[in-house]
Amino acid sequence: MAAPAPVFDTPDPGFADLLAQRPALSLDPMAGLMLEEVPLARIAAAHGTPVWAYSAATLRRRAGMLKAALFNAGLDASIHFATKANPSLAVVNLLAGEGLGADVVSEGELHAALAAGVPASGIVFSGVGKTRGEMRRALEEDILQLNIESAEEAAILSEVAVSMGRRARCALRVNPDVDARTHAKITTGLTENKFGVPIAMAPDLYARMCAMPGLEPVGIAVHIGSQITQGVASYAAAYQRLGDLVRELRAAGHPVLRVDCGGGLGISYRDETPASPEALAGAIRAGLGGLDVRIMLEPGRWICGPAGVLLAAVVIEKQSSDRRFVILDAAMNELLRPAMYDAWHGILPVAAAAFHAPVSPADVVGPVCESSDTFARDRALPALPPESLVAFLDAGAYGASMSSTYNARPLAAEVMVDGARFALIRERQDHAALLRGQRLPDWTG
Ligand SMILES: Cc1ncc(COP(=O)(O)O)c(C=O)c1O
Ligand SMILES: N[C@@H](CCCC[NH3+])C(=O)O
Repeated sequence: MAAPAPVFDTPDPGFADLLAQRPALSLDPMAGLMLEEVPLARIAAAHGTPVWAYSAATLRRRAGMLKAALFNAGLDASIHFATKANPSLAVVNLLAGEGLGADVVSEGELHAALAAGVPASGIVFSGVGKTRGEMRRALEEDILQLNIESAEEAAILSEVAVSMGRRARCALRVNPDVDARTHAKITTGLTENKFGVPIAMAPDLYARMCAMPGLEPVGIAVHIGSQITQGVASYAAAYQRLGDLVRELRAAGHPVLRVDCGGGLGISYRDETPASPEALAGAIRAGLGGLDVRIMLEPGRWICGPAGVLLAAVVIEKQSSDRRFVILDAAMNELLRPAMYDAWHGILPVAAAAFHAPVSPADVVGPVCESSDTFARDRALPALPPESLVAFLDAGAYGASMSSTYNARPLAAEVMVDGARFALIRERQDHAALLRGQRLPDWTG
């Protein structure tokens, strides 16, 4: 039986509402849907579909808004873009140009952040399962800090650092047991989640870390979840607990120079009303202000989610007994979020005329052989003839970065738009690339 579609208690926003809330997008009566000053149809003509397109102005604007909110709250803070949200070199490079560092969770992301021009001194290495090889690489590069998630990991990092004649700057990630009130699959700050160490264990472990020969503990870290849209109460509770912990650690004579406040600030995909950067900064100041600690932030989605669209072409419309299916050339292997979290993404037609045409409910699906390859159910859409274009909104975070080549579908191209210009920032993968690296043993075939 098909999984039930998520039920919303409000009608879907219409095309005009979706457009009104996305300043990088506009409708030109001739050229159709535009990202900044570039018609999306031009990008599709130049680079084919499916294709991701990112607005440079949106990335700059949102990075600037976050910086200003922290500065205006009087916080001594640095922002480390969570590259898992979008590790594209051009995106990370642009954000590095705005003064952002990086939060990485694998050697691959570390490698990419360095290649994108982020200085090692601006890179934090998070993650619950860093290998010894990853620790070694982080120490060789002399990154800002590694965030430690367990007593076991602290012991291994100390051992690795000693073997290299080094001391590893590290922070202890605590799990504050706070409910971020987000989707169960992306909450991280409850004791049932695998992340961090329970806050009650932190004083003892921090003291032990201070005594380990290979470690230089510099602070504490927290990250309570992603796509947080229910105000800042969960953040505020977590930061209060962190503030108490800082005081307790210092009273015991331990240095605490930095508090990494994590990421997680949500965006409006449908009609969510997430807290503002100012409210987040206020929660940080309430919990940690006046402690003379350097604040770090690890936002991903909030910065790059609204900057991106996924552009796809209709392959065919299919009418079955009681359902209308719009089958696209994009699939769950490009945008996984609907299949994985029942996530809702706005879908706009690209042709100007389609904005005013009559609509009827359609299921928007991809060509992959999985029933979960469904982007939307009963979405009000105009007739979409083969080859007409549609744009998935807010696809700049956890879009391309979660893509796969399932069904031997090459990774899509990526483009960055800046005003009236645009540039290819990742070539579409070709079929030869899919086969590269594979070998036939002489005993098959
Ligand atoms: C440790 C850590 N920091 C930062 C982030 C970025 O989260 P978001 O993209 O929701 O801001 C994540 C992902 O949830 C994370 O696990
Ligand atoms: N990938 C998820 C969020 C997980 C965040 C990573 N810690 C999403 O698309 O919403």
